Amino acid sequence: MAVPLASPGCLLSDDDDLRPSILESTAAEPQGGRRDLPEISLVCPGPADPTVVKELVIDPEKDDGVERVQVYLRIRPILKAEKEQGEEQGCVCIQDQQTLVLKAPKDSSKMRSTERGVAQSTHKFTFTQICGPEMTQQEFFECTMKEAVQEVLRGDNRLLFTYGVTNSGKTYTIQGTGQKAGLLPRTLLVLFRKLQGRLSCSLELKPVFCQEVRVLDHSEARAEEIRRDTLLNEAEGMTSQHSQLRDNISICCDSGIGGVSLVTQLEDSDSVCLEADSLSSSGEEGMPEGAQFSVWVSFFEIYNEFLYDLLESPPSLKPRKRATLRLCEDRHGNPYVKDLTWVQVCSAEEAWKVLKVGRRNQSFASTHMNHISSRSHSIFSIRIVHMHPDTSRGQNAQISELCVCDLAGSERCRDQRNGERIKEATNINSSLHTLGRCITALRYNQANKSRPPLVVPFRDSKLTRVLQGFFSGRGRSIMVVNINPCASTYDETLQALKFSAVATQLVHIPSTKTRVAYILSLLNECEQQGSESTLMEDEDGDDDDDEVGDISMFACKELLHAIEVLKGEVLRQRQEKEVLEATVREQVCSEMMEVIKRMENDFSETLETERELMQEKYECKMENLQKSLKRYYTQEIEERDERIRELSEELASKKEGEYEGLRRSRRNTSSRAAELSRVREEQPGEWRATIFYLHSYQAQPVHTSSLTIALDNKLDEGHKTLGQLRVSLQQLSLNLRSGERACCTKTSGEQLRALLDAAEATLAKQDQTLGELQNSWALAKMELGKKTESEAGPRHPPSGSCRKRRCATRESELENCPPGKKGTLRCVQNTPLASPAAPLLRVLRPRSQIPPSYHA
Ligand SMILES: Nc1ncnc2c1ncn2[C@@H]1O[C@H](COP(=O)(O)OP(=O)(O)OP(=O)(O)O)[C@@H](O)[C@H]1O
Repeated sequence: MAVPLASPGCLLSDDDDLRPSILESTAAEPQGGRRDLPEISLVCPGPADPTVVKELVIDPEKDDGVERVQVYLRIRPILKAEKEQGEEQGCVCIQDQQTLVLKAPKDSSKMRSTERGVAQSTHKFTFTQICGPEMTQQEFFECTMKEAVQEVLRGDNRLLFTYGVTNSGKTYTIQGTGQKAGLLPRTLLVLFRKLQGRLSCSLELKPVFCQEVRVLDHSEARAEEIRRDTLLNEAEGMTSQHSQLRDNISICCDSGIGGVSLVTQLEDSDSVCLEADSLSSSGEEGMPEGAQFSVWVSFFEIYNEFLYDLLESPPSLKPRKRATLRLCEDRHGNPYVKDLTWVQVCSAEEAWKVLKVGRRNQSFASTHMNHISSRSHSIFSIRIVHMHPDTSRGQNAQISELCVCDLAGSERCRDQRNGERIKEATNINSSLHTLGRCITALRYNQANKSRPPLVVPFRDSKLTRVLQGFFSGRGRSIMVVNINPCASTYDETLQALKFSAVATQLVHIPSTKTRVAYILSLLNECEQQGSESTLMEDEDGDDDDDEVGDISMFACKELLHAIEVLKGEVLRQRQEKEVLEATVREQVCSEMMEVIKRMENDFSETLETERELMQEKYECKMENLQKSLKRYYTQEIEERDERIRELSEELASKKEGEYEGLRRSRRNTSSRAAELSRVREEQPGEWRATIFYLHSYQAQPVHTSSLTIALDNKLDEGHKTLGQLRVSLQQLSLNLRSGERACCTKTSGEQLRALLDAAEATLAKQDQTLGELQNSWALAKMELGKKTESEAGPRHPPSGSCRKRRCATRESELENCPPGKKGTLRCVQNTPLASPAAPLLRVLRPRSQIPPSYHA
């Protein structure tokens, strides 16, 4: 399946532009959405203004004490053919030595997105240094590699890799062309010039691993010598054979490099003249006194995710299928290419010849972008063995390495028409994509030290696996970003620059150990033997599992011992873990206890506050209740007093009326006596009947005077009862107060309710007594009325009609009374005092029904 053009920022696509407020491009973090690169300033214009610059500014000076990866930008000139095709110019502007501004050309997809309002038309990037089209190869070498060569001679490891879109000038930068030698030939020349007089050409120590040499015996040294001669001879004969390839580069050196004549004319017509000033500097700073050096080179490529040795025997002498190489880890955990050809070279010329042989085997093809396009990532390594004066059989030998990597250019798969080219493009893009992911993950880990680190996907591609050591502390790296200023490749160029923006953020980190290295260090720690380990090379090489390190380099005995040591280590770590776990548990428990205690205190404080608040609230309520009760009962007492006063007045007036009646009856008596004597004389029968009635009436026991006295007594009694009532009310008020106090202290509404119930009962009883009193009073009043009435009438027996009328009235009265309550009870029922003692009940009803004043 075709993979689109690599977006080296790994998770970036044009979709990112759909979120204009988010920093696009390589600033993206690898796990969706985490975009926190504080060093990158962002100007985020509104979608309406596409001309505003989106900035990716990295301050290379501000490195916070750590050394950042150096990223150089090289802009190649527009070629003659491109000018003729009318390539639009002006989309790449160098603002200053470090800042580049990219403006989207008319036909780019960026500009189309900008017009839709979902992307920016202008981008700004900052680099360690920007090298414009006018910069010469010599100037570029001095700016990028000169210092690195010196550091490699001092014993450091360096990686230089070029990155960019296809046809952007990567190979031109590394190797050069025609008269313009690239970084590699210049490096070789400078290197050998600096090693002048210190170079050992003995084939005794061969660098087999990244940091270890192998001591060659005589026969091995002889085999190495033959291999080298074959290669060099092969290079000699290549000039005419492979003149159609563009690697017909010759090195033409002036005399006078450190007094040594190094003029090599490989091809008259197409020679490369290295400027003399690049070779004029001499220096041996940092190189140990008396040390000897031997230089070994290797050249391999990663083509379609397979590793191929470019220095293997000429294809004509070998079967057609090329052998692939395996990647392993050395005892220090650094990945290395197993069985790779390392050739000792004694001069820049020899090294160049080796390179030429390798280039002949390298995969090139013609694409629509570049008629000689690299279809693989090629890696040329120079290892320098430092042999100190006291070196014996490789004991103190040290290796430093300069690795020059010419990456294949990213390209659009859809532009390819050939199936093979599509496959190549897919693999190239995929490995560049992985490189982008690795750099982004490394950047994330460096920027977020407090967070759990991300797994850097070095193992996802061969390219990143090979370069892993340089990103894991084995050495420092220099990145050269090549861009082509043509408008037609604007979108791809932008992606490449976004990737480089993240790379610019990387810092060099100290070396980290891998599993094999860890096992080894354990072995060394335990045994403290310091003895040389026997290296066992697995010559079969059919095991494809290169993910686990090269276990075959350990002897079986060593491995068994390592297992024992590891078992012990596992046990020790488990014990340590248990102790740690117990401590952690204890700490957690004590912390939890503290937390619980704190919570308890907080709760009791809250409870106390709540209680006080409740107390205050209920005190307030009781006060209101007390006030409203007092008001209510005062009013009630006043009303009763008023009623009593009225009753007393009524009684007094009745008494007065009664005396008046008596007086009137006395007056009537004399007139009646006259009438009686007249009736006695005129109607003796009527007289006798009247006498009889009178006698029977006098025989009745009721006397007005005694009735009045009884009424007075009842009234006194009523007054007394009222007095008692008042006392009871006072008592009730006292009870209420004490109830209130009890309520405040014990917060018991039930007690208050009980007290109020008792008070209510007392009041009801007293109301009942009062009712009875009123009844008696009404009864007495009625009796008195009847008496008065009877006294006001004649004391003789009533006439038949009169008797009849009185009886009728009396009967009608009795008929209107309810059964069993005839006569006296009628008044009692009508009296308002006979109703239940409602006021108290009203007051003591549930709170919602209490008088409004209670709520106040
Ligand atoms: N700085 C420069 N000055 C002049 N010409 C250059 C420069 N850089 C590149 N060129 C020319 O541009 C063309 C493409 O360069 P080159 O082959 O190095 O690209 P590339 O990036 O290696 O491409 P690919 O990835 O496809 O291999 C060549 O013809 C080269 O001579």
